[in-house]
Amino acid sequence: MAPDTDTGAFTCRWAALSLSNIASVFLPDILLPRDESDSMVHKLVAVSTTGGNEKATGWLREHKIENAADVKVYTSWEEMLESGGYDVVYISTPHPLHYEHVHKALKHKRNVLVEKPATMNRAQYEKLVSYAEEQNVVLMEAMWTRYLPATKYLQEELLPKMGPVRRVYADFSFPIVSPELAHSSRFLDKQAGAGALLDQGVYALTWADIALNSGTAASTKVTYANSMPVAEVKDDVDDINTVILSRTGGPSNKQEAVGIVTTSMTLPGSNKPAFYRRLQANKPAPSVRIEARDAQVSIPFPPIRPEELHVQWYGREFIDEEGMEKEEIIRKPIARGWGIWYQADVIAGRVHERQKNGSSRGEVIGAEESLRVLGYMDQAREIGGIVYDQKLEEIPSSA
Ligand SMILES: NC(=O)C1=CN([C@@H]2O[C@H](COP(=O)(O)OP(=O)(O)OC[C@H]3O[C@@H](n4cnc5c(N)ncnc54)[C@H](OP(=O)(O)O)[C@@H]3O)[C@@H](O)[C@H]2O)C=CC1
Ligand SMILES: O=C1OC[C@@H](O)[C@H](O)[C@H]1O
Repeated sequence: MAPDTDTGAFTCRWAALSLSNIASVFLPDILLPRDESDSMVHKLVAVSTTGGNEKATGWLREHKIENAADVKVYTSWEEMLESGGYDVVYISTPHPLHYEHVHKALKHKRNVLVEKPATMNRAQYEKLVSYAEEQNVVLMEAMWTRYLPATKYLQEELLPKMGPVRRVYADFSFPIVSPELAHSSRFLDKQAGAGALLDQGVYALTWADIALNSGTAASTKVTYANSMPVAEVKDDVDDINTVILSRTGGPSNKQEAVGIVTTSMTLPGSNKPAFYRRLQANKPAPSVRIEARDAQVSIPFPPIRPEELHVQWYGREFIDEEGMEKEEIIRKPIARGWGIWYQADVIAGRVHERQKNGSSRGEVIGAEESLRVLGYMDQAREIGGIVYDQKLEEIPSSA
Protein backbone atom coordinates (compact mmCIF):
# COMPACT_ATOMS: atom_id res chain seq x y z
CA MET A 1 0.00 0.00 0.00
CA ALA A 2 1.32 3.43 -0.91
CA PRO A 3 1.75 5.95 1.91
CA ASP A 4 -0.83 8.72 1.86
CA THR A 5 0.43 12.16 0.76
CA ASP A 6 0.98 15.15 3.10
CA THR A 7 -2.55 16.30 2.37
CA GLY A 8 -3.92 12.92 3.43
CA ALA A 9 -4.77 11.91 -0.14
CA PHE A 10 -4.35 8.25 -1.11
CA THR A 11 -1.71 7.71 -3.78
CA CYS A 12 -2.80 4.96 -6.13
CA ARG A 13 0.24 3.44 -7.84
CA TRP A 14 -0.38 2.23 -11.40
CA ALA A 15 1.34 -0.24 -13.66
CA ALA A 16 0.52 -0.23 -17.39
CA LEU A 17 0.57 -3.44 -19.37
CA SER A 18 1.24 -2.04 -22.86
CA LEU A 19 1.86 1.46 -24.18
CA SER A 20 -1.07 1.26 -26.59
CA ASN A 21 -2.80 4.22 -28.20
CA ILE A 22 -5.42 4.31 -25.49
CA ALA A 23 -2.76 4.04 -22.75
CA SER A 24 -1.42 7.30 -24.20
CA VAL A 25 -4.79 8.89 -23.41
CA PHE A 26 -5.57 7.14 -20.14
CA LEU A 27 -2.23 7.51 -18.33
CA PRO A 28 -1.71 11.25 -18.96
CA ASP A 29 -5.39 11.79 -18.03
CA ILE A 30 -5.09 10.13 -14.61
CA LEU A 31 -1.86 12.06 -13.95
CA LEU A 32 -3.36 15.52 -14.57
CA PRO A 33 -2.96 17.92 -11.62
CA ARG A 34 -5.81 17.70 -9.13
CA ASP A 35 -7.33 20.01 -6.53
CA GLU A 36 -5.61 19.99 -3.16
CA SER A 37 -8.86 18.91 -1.57
CA ASP A 38 -9.01 15.69 -3.66
CA SER A 39 -8.90 12.52 -1.63
CA MET A 40 -6.65 10.64 -4.03
CA VAL A 41 -3.88 11.07 -6.57
CA HIS A 42 -2.56 8.66 -9.17
CA LYS A 43 1.05 7.84 -9.90
CA LEU A 44 2.56 5.74 -12.68
CA VAL A 45 5.23 3.45 -11.25
CA ALA A 46 5.70 0.69 -13.85
CA VAL A 47 5.16 -0.01 -17.52
CA SER A 48 5.67 -3.09 -19.65
CA THR A 49 6.07 -2.88 -23.38
CA THR A 50 6.98 -5.29 -26.14
CA GLY A 51 8.59 -2.28 -27.82
CA GLY A 52 11.65 -2.42 -25.56
CA ASN A 53 13.37 0.23 -23.43
CA GLU A 54 13.59 2.60 -26.34
CA LYS A 55 9.82 2.74 -26.80
CA ALA A 56 9.30 3.18 -23.06
CA THR A 57 11.85 5.98 -22.75
CA GLY A 58 10.45 7.81 -25.77
CA TRP A 59 6.91 7.39 -24.49
CA LEU A 60 7.73 8.71 -21.01
CA ARG A 61 9.46 11.71 -22.58
CA GLU A 62 6.71 12.40 -25.12
CA HIS A 63 4.02 12.28 -22.47
CA LYS A 64 6.05 14.39 -20.04
CA ILE A 65 5.62 11.90 -17.21
CA GLU A 66 6.80 13.84 -14.17
CA ASN A 67 8.50 11.02 -12.26
CA ALA A 68 9.76 9.29 -15.44
CA ALA A 69 13.11 8.38 -13.86
CA ASP A 70 11.32 6.37 -11.16
CA VAL A 71 9.02 4.46 -13.52
CA LYS A 72 10.20 0.86 -13.69
CA VAL A 73 10.29 -0.37 -17.28
CA TYR A 74 9.70 -4.03 -18.07
CA THR A 75 10.08 -5.66 -21.44
CA SER A 76 8.23 -8.70 -20.16
CA TRP A 77 4.64 -8.23 -19.00
CA GLU A 78 4.80 -11.53 -17.10
CA GLU A 79 7.71 -10.20 -15.06
CA MET A 80 5.86 -6.98 -14.28
CA LEU A 81 2.81 -8.92 -13.12
CA GLU A 82 4.97 -11.15 -10.96
CA SER A 83 7.00 -8.32 -9.42
CA GLY A 84 4.18 -6.13 -8.08
CA GLY A 85 4.91 -2.87 -6.27
CA TYR A 86 1.73 -1.14 -7.53
CA ASP A 87 -1.94 -0.98 -6.55
CA VAL A 88 -3.65 -1.49 -9.92
CA VAL A 89 -2.51 -2.76 -13.31
CA TYR A 90 -4.14 -1.19 -16.38
CA ILE A 91 -4.33 -3.67 -19.28
CA SER A 92 -4.83 -2.16 -22.72
CA THR A 93 -3.72 -4.80 -25.19
CA PRO A 94 -6.02 -5.82 -28.09
CA HIS A 95 -9.13 -7.62 -26.78
CA PRO A 96 -8.19 -11.21 -27.78
CA LEU A 97 -5.28 -10.92 -25.33
CA HIS A 98 -7.34 -9.64 -22.40
CA TYR A 99 -8.26 -13.06 -21.05
CA GLU A 100 -4.68 -14.27 -20.80
CA HIS A 101 -3.32 -10.98 -19.46
CA VAL A 102 -6.04 -10.51 -16.86
CA HIS A 103 -5.84 -14.13 -15.79
CA LYS A 104 -2.11 -13.88 -15.18
CA ALA A 105 -2.56 -10.62 -13.26
CA LEU A 106 -5.21 -12.21 -11.04
CA LYS A 107 -2.98 -15.23 -10.50
CA HIS A 108 -0.45 -12.84 -8.96
CA LYS A 109 -3.23 -11.18 -6.95
CA ARG A 110 -3.09 -7.86 -8.77
CA ASN A 111 -6.05 -5.48 -8.91
CA VAL A 112 -6.95 -5.00 -12.58
CA LEU A 113 -8.56 -2.40 -14.81
CA VAL A 114 -8.96 -4.00 -18.25
CA GLU A 115 -9.94 -2.14 -21.42
CA LYS A 116 -13.27 -2.70 -23.15
CA PRO A 117 -14.48 -5.14 -24.26
CA ALA A 118 -13.33 -6.99 -21.14
CA THR A 119 -12.98 -10.23 -23.08
CA MET A 120 -14.03 -11.71 -26.43
CA ASN A 121 -17.17 -13.29 -24.98
CA ARG A 122 -19.25 -13.67 -21.85
CA ALA A 123 -17.91 -17.09 -20.87
CA GLN A 124 -14.36 -15.77 -20.65
CA TYR A 125 -15.36 -12.88 -18.40
CA GLU A 126 -17.52 -15.13 -16.19
CA LYS A 127 -14.43 -17.17 -15.54
CA LEU A 128 -12.35 -14.06 -14.70
CA VAL A 129 -15.08 -12.70 -12.44
CA SER A 130 -15.07 -15.83 -10.28
CA TYR A 131 -11.29 -15.96 -10.32
CA ALA A 132 -11.01 -12.32 -9.12
CA GLU A 133 -13.41 -13.11 -6.28
CA GLU A 134 -11.41 -16.19 -5.34
CA GLN A 135 -8.11 -14.31 -5.46
CA ASN A 136 -9.52 -11.54 -3.23
CA VAL A 137 -8.71 -8.68 -5.60
CA VAL A 138 -10.62 -6.01 -7.53
CA LEU A 139 -11.36 -6.32 -11.24
CA MET A 140 -13.13 -3.77 -13.44
CA GLU A 141 -13.84 -3.36 -17.16
CA ALA A 142 -12.75 0.09 -18.37
CA MET A 143 -16.22 1.04 -19.61
CA TRP A 144 -15.37 4.64 -18.70
CA THR A 145 -18.56 6.15 -20.17
CA ARG A 146 -20.60 4.64 -17.32
CA TYR A 147 -18.64 6.67 -14.75
CA LEU A 148 -18.93 10.13 -16.33
CA PRO A 149 -21.03 12.82 -14.56
CA ALA A 150 -23.68 12.97 -17.34
CA THR A 151 -24.18 9.21 -17.31
CA LYS A 152 -24.39 9.05 -13.55
CA TYR A 153 -26.87 11.92 -13.48
CA LEU A 154 -29.01 10.20 -16.10
CA GLN A 155 -29.04 6.94 -14.17
CA GLU A 156 -29.40 8.28 -10.68
CA GLU A 157 -31.57 11.39 -11.14
CA LEU A 158 -33.29 11.45 -14.51
CA LEU A 159 -34.30 7.92 -15.44
CA PRO A 160 -36.07 7.29 -12.12
CA LYS A 161 -38.32 10.32 -12.88
CA MET A 162 -39.08 9.51 -16.53
CA GLY A 163 -41.46 6.59 -16.04
CA PRO A 164 -40.88 3.24 -17.71
CA VAL A 165 -38.57 3.30 -20.73
CA ARG A 166 -40.32 1.98 -23.86
CA ARG A 167 -37.70 2.46 -26.55
CA VAL A 168 -34.04 3.36 -26.91
CA TYR A 169 -31.96 4.11 -30.01
CA ALA A 170 -28.22 3.93 -29.52
CA ASP A 171 -25.67 4.44 -32.25
CA PHE A 172 -21.91 4.62 -32.16
CA SER A 173 -20.65 5.17 -35.66
CA PHE A 174 -17.28 6.75 -36.16
CA PRO A 175 -15.19 6.45 -39.36
CA ILE A 176 -12.03 4.85 -38.02
CA VAL A 177 -11.59 2.80 -41.18
CA SER A 178 -10.72 4.45 -44.46
CA PRO A 179 -9.41 2.93 -47.70
CA GLU A 180 -5.88 4.05 -46.72
CA LEU A 181 -5.87 2.22 -43.36
CA ALA A 182 -3.31 -0.62 -43.25
CA HIS A 183 -4.95 -4.04 -43.14
CA SER A 184 -2.58 -4.92 -40.29
CA SER A 185 -4.22 -2.28 -38.07
CA ARG A 186 -6.12 -3.76 -35.11
CA PHE A 187 -9.27 -2.27 -36.66
CA LEU A 188 -8.98 -4.59 -39.67
CA ASP A 189 -7.04 -7.57 -38.32
CA LYS A 190 -9.47 -10.26 -37.12
CA GLN A 191 -6.69 -11.90 -35.08
CA ALA A 192 -6.51 -8.64 -33.11
CA GLY A 193 -10.30 -8.74 -32.55
CA ALA A 194 -11.25 -6.32 -35.37
CA GLY A 195 -14.92 -5.54 -35.84
CA ALA A 196 -17.29 -2.69 -35.01
CA LEU A 197 -19.53 -4.71 -32.71
CA LEU A 198 -16.83 -5.47 -30.14
CA ASP A 199 -15.06 -2.15 -30.58
CA GLN A 200 -17.94 0.33 -30.82
CA GLY A 201 -21.06 -1.74 -30.27
CA VAL A 202 -19.94 -2.28 -26.69
CA TYR A 203 -20.67 1.44 -26.05
CA ALA A 204 -23.97 1.55 -27.92
CA LEU A 205 -25.10 -1.62 -26.14
CA THR A 206 -24.03 -0.09 -22.84
CA TRP A 207 -26.44 2.79 -23.48
CA ALA A 208 -29.21 0.36 -24.35
CA ASP A 209 -28.39 -1.55 -21.18
CA ILE A 210 -28.52 1.63 -19.06
CA ALA A 211 -31.90 2.56 -20.55
CA LEU A 212 -33.49 -0.87 -20.49
CA ASN A 213 -32.09 -2.41 -17.34
CA SER A 214 -31.81 0.42 -14.79
CA GLY A 215 -34.18 -0.30 -11.90
CA THR A 216 -36.15 -3.14 -13.48
CA ALA A 217 -36.46 -6.82 -12.91
CA ALA A 218 -37.41 -7.48 -16.53
CA SER A 219 -35.11 -9.42 -18.81
CA THR A 220 -33.59 -8.22 -22.06
CA LYS A 221 -32.25 -10.23 -24.96
CA VAL A 222 -31.23 -9.81 -28.59
CA THR A 223 -34.06 -10.75 -30.96
CA TYR A 224 -32.57 -9.57 -34.27
CA ALA A 225 -29.12 -8.80 -35.63
CA ASN A 226 -27.76 -7.97 -39.04
CA SER A 227 -24.15 -7.39 -39.93
CA MET A 228 -22.49 -5.93 -43.05
CA PRO A 229 -18.70 -6.24 -43.38
CA VAL A 230 -16.15 -3.61 -44.39
CA ALA A 231 -15.84 -3.70 -48.19
CA GLU A 232 -12.64 -4.98 -49.80
CA VAL A 233 -11.04 -6.41 -46.70
CA LYS A 234 -10.05 -10.06 -46.74
CA ASP A 235 -11.70 -11.48 -43.62
CA ASP A 236 -15.23 -10.45 -42.87
CA VAL A 237 -14.69 -7.51 -40.52
CA ASP A 238 -18.11 -6.45 -39.25
CA ASP A 239 -18.91 -2.80 -39.84
CA ILE A 240 -22.55 -1.73 -40.24
CA ASN A 241 -24.35 -3.65 -37.52
CA THR A 242 -27.97 -3.43 -36.45
CA VAL A 243 -29.06 -5.15 -33.26
CA ILE A 244 -32.54 -5.23 -31.75
CA LEU A 245 -32.96 -5.91 -28.06
CA SER A 246 -36.31 -6.81 -26.55
CA ARG A 247 -37.19 -6.43 -22.93
CA THR A 248 -39.99 -8.56 -21.58
CA GLY A 249 -41.34 -9.39 -18.15
CA GLY A 250 -41.89 -7.44 -14.98
CA PRO A 251 -45.29 -7.35 -13.27
CA SER A 252 -48.03 -8.40 -15.80
CA ASN A 253 -45.48 -8.11 -18.58
CA LYS A 254 -45.81 -4.30 -18.32
CA GLN A 255 -42.14 -3.67 -18.89
CA GLU A 256 -42.00 -4.44 -22.59
CA ALA A 257 -39.45 -2.25 -24.32
CA VAL A 258 -37.20 -2.27 -27.35
CA GLY A 259 -33.62 -1.20 -28.06
CA ILE A 260 -32.28 -0.44 -31.54
CA VAL A 261 -28.52 -0.42 -31.59
CA THR A 262 -26.29 0.44 -34.55
CA THR A 263 -22.58 0.74 -35.24
CA SER A 264 -20.21 1.52 -38.07
CA MET A 265 -16.48 2.03 -38.53
CA THR A 266 -16.93 3.63 -41.98
CA LEU A 267 -20.04 5.79 -41.57
CA PRO A 268 -20.53 8.67 -41.44
CA GLY A 269 -18.01 10.18 -43.78
CA SER A 270 -14.29 9.97 -44.22
CA ASN A 271 -11.51 9.36 -41.77
CA LYS A 272 -9.18 12.31 -41.92
CA PRO A 273 -6.62 13.42 -39.32
CA ALA A 274 -7.15 14.33 -35.68
CA PHE A 275 -8.87 11.15 -34.57
CA TYR A 276 -9.46 12.13 -30.95
CA ARG A 277 -10.16 15.77 -31.78
CA ARG A 278 -12.99 14.66 -34.05
CA LEU A 279 -14.43 12.63 -31.21
CA GLN A 280 -14.93 15.92 -29.38
CA ALA A 281 -17.33 17.27 -31.97
CA ASN A 282 -20.71 17.85 -30.40
CA LYS A 283 -22.87 16.96 -33.38
CA PRO A 284 -26.53 17.90 -33.33
CA ALA A 285 -27.90 14.51 -34.39
CA PRO A 286 -28.29 12.52 -31.21
CA SER A 287 -26.36 9.30 -30.82
CA VAL A 288 -28.69 8.05 -28.13
CA ARG A 289 -32.41 8.67 -27.63
CA ILE A 290 -34.24 7.17 -24.70
CA GLU A 291 -38.03 7.37 -24.84
CA ALA A 292 -39.97 6.80 -21.66
CA ARG A 293 -43.57 7.34 -20.55
CA ASP A 294 -43.09 10.89 -19.26
CA ALA A 295 -40.05 12.19 -21.14
CA GLN A 296 -37.40 11.54 -23.70
CA VAL A 297 -33.71 12.26 -23.41
CA SER A 298 -31.19 12.62 -26.24
CA ILE A 299 -27.42 12.46 -26.05
CA PRO A 300 -25.34 14.17 -28.76
CA PHE A 301 -22.32 12.59 -30.46
CA PRO A 302 -19.92 11.31 -29.18
CA PRO A 303 -21.84 8.83 -27.06
CA ILE A 304 -18.62 7.65 -25.43
CA ARG A 305 -18.13 11.03 -23.74
CA PRO A 306 -21.47 12.71 -23.00
CA GLU A 307 -21.52 16.14 -21.39
CA GLU A 308 -25.10 17.16 -22.18
CA LEU A 309 -28.52 15.59 -21.79
CA HIS A 310 -31.31 17.07 -23.92
CA VAL A 311 -34.59 16.40 -22.15
CA GLN A 312 -38.17 16.85 -23.33
CA TRP A 313 -40.79 16.32 -20.67
CA TYR A 314 -44.26 15.41 -21.85
CA GLY A 315 -47.30 17.12 -20.34
CA ARG A 316 -49.19 20.39 -20.67
CA GLU A 317 -46.87 22.37 -18.43
CA PHE A 318 -43.96 21.69 -20.76
CA ILE A 319 -45.63 22.85 -23.99
CA ASP A 320 -44.60 26.24 -25.42
CA GLU A 321 -46.81 28.82 -27.18
CA GLU A 322 -46.40 26.98 -30.47
CA GLY A 323 -47.56 23.70 -29.02
CA MET A 324 -44.12 22.13 -28.99
CA GLU A 325 -42.47 20.34 -26.10
CA LYS A 326 -39.80 22.54 -24.53
CA GLU A 327 -36.29 21.20 -24.46
CA GLU A 328 -34.20 21.39 -21.34
CA ILE A 329 -30.44 21.01 -21.72
CA ILE A 330 -28.73 19.61 -18.67
CA ARG A 331 -24.97 20.16 -18.74
CA LYS A 332 -22.72 17.84 -16.82
CA PRO A 333 -19.22 18.76 -17.97
CA ILE A 334 -16.17 16.61 -17.52
CA ALA A 335 -14.09 18.25 -14.80
CA ARG A 336 -10.71 17.92 -16.52
CA GLY A 337 -8.97 16.25 -19.41
CA TRP A 338 -10.62 13.53 -21.52
CA GLY A 339 -12.52 12.18 -18.51
CA ILE A 340 -11.25 8.64 -18.79
CA TRP A 341 -9.82 9.17 -15.28
CA TYR A 342 -13.21 8.97 -13.53
CA GLN A 343 -13.16 5.18 -13.74
CA ALA A 344 -9.62 5.18 -12.30
CA ASP A 345 -10.92 6.99 -9.21
CA VAL A 346 -13.64 4.36 -8.85
CA ILE A 347 -11.31 1.37 -8.81
CA ALA A 348 -8.64 3.21 -6.79
CA GLY A 349 -11.28 4.11 -4.19
CA ARG A 350 -12.32 0.48 -3.79
CA VAL A 351 -8.72 -0.71 -3.60
CA HIS A 352 -7.96 1.87 -0.91
CA GLU A 353 -11.04 0.89 1.13
CA ARG A 354 -10.03 -2.73 1.00
CA GLN A 355 -6.42 -1.98 1.94
CA LYS A 356 -7.68 -0.05 5.00
CA ASN A 357 -10.40 -2.42 6.12
CA GLY A 358 -9.24 -5.81 4.89
CA SER A 359 -11.30 -8.18 2.77
CA SER A 360 -11.84 -11.88 2.47
CA ARG A 361 -13.32 -12.02 -1.03
CA GLY A 362 -12.56 -10.14 -4.23
CA GLU A 363 -15.00 -7.91 -6.09
CA VAL A 364 -15.72 -7.02 -9.67
CA ILE A 365 -16.93 -3.47 -10.23
CA GLY A 366 -19.80 -3.43 -12.73
CA ALA A 367 -19.69 -7.22 -13.16
CA GLU A 368 -23.41 -7.63 -13.93
CA GLU A 369 -23.39 -4.81 -16.47
CA SER A 370 -20.24 -6.04 -18.22
CA LEU A 371 -21.59 -9.58 -18.35
CA ARG A 372 -24.97 -8.48 -19.72
CA VAL A 373 -23.36 -6.47 -22.53
CA LEU A 374 -20.91 -9.27 -23.37
CA GLY A 375 -23.94 -11.57 -23.49
CA TYR A 376 -25.73 -9.24 -25.95
CA MET A 377 -22.64 -9.23 -28.16
CA ASP A 378 -22.53 -13.05 -28.09
CA GLN A 379 -26.22 -13.21 -29.07
CA ALA A 380 -25.85 -10.57 -31.81
CA ARG A 381 -22.83 -12.36 -33.23
CA GLU A 382 -24.68 -15.66 -33.28
CA ILE A 383 -27.70 -14.19 -35.08
CA GLY A 384 -25.77 -11.79 -37.33
CA GLY A 385 -23.02 -14.26 -38.24
CA ILE A 386 -19.96 -12.49 -36.79
CA VAL A 387 -17.30 -15.13 -36.35
CA TYR A 388 -13.74 -15.15 -34.92
CA ASP A 389 -11.10 -17.81 -34.93
CA GLN A 390 -12.15 -20.24 -32.19
CA LYS A 391 -8.74 -19.88 -30.55
CA LEU A 392 -9.55 -16.27 -29.60
CA GLU A 393 -12.71 -17.37 -27.83
CA GLU A 394 -11.29 -20.18 -25.73
CA ILE A 395 -10.68 -20.51 -22.05
CA PRO A 396 -7.30 -22.24 -21.96
CA SER A 397 -7.49 -25.42 -19.87
CA SER A 398 -4.42 -24.38 -17.86
CA ALA A 399 -6.24 -21.21 -16.81
N1 LIG B 1 -11.54 3.24 -23.63
C1 LIG B 1 -11.32 3.74 -24.83
O1 LIG B 1 -11.69 4.86 -25.15
C2 LIG B 1 -10.57 2.92 -25.81
C3 LIG B 1 -10.35 1.59 -25.58
N2 LIG B 1 -9.65 0.83 -26.46
C4 LIG B 1 -9.44 -0.59 -26.17
O2 LIG B 1 -8.08 -0.75 -25.76
C5 LIG B 1 -7.49 -1.90 -26.36
C6 LIG B 1 -6.26 -1.48 -27.15
O3 LIG B 1 -6.65 -0.64 -28.22
P1 LIG B 1 -5.57 0.39 -28.91
O4 LIG B 1 -5.06 1.30 -27.89
O5 LIG B 1 -6.24 0.99 -30.08
O6 LIG B 1 -4.49 -0.66 -29.36
P2 LIG B 1 -3.09 -0.42 -30.05
O7 LIG B 1 -3.07 -1.25 -31.27
O8 LIG B 1 -2.73 1.01 -30.11
O9 LIG B 1 -2.09 -1.05 -28.98
C7 LIG B 1 -2.11 -2.36 -28.57
C8 LIG B 1 -0.81 -2.60 -27.82
O10 LIG B 1 -0.86 -3.86 -27.19
C9 LIG B 1 0.47 -4.33 -27.01
N3 LIG B 1 0.52 -5.69 -27.55
C10 LIG B 1 0.16 -6.10 -28.77
N4 LIG B 1 0.37 -7.43 -28.89
C11 LIG B 1 0.86 -7.85 -27.70
C12 LIG B 1 1.28 -9.11 -27.19
N5 LIG B 1 1.21 -10.21 -27.93
N6 LIG B 1 1.72 -9.18 -25.92
C13 LIG B 1 1.79 -8.08 -25.15
N7 LIG B 1 1.42 -6.85 -25.58
C14 LIG B 1 0.97 -6.74 -26.84
C15 LIG B 1 1.40 -3.39 -27.79
O11 LIG B 1 1.91 -2.45 -26.86
P3 LIG B 1 3.47 -2.34 -26.58
O12 LIG B 1 4.08 -2.05 -27.93
O13 LIG B 1 3.64 -1.24 -25.63
O14 LIG B 1 3.87 -3.69 -26.05
C16 LIG B 1 0.44 -2.66 -28.71
O15 LIG B 1 0.90 -1.41 -29.05
C17 LIG B 1 -8.59 -2.56 -27.18
O16 LIG B 1 -9.16 -3.60 -26.44
C18 LIG B 1 -9.61 -1.45 -27.41
O17 LIG B 1 -10.92 -1.90 -27.53
C19 LIG B 1 -9.12 1.41 -27.57
C20 LIG B 1 -9.31 2.73 -27.87
C21 LIG B 1 -10.10 3.59 -27.04
O1 LIG C 1 -13.05 2.73 -27.32
C1 LIG C 1 -13.00 3.33 -28.36
O2 LIG C 1 -13.32 4.66 -28.39
C2 LIG C 1 -13.02 5.45 -29.49
C3 LIG C 1 -13.29 4.64 -30.72
O3 LIG C 1 -13.32 5.34 -31.85
C4 LIG C 1 -12.35 3.47 -30.71
O4 LIG C 1 -12.46 2.73 -31.87
C5 LIG C 1 -12.75 2.60 -29.60
O5 LIG C 1 -11.85 1.54 -29.43
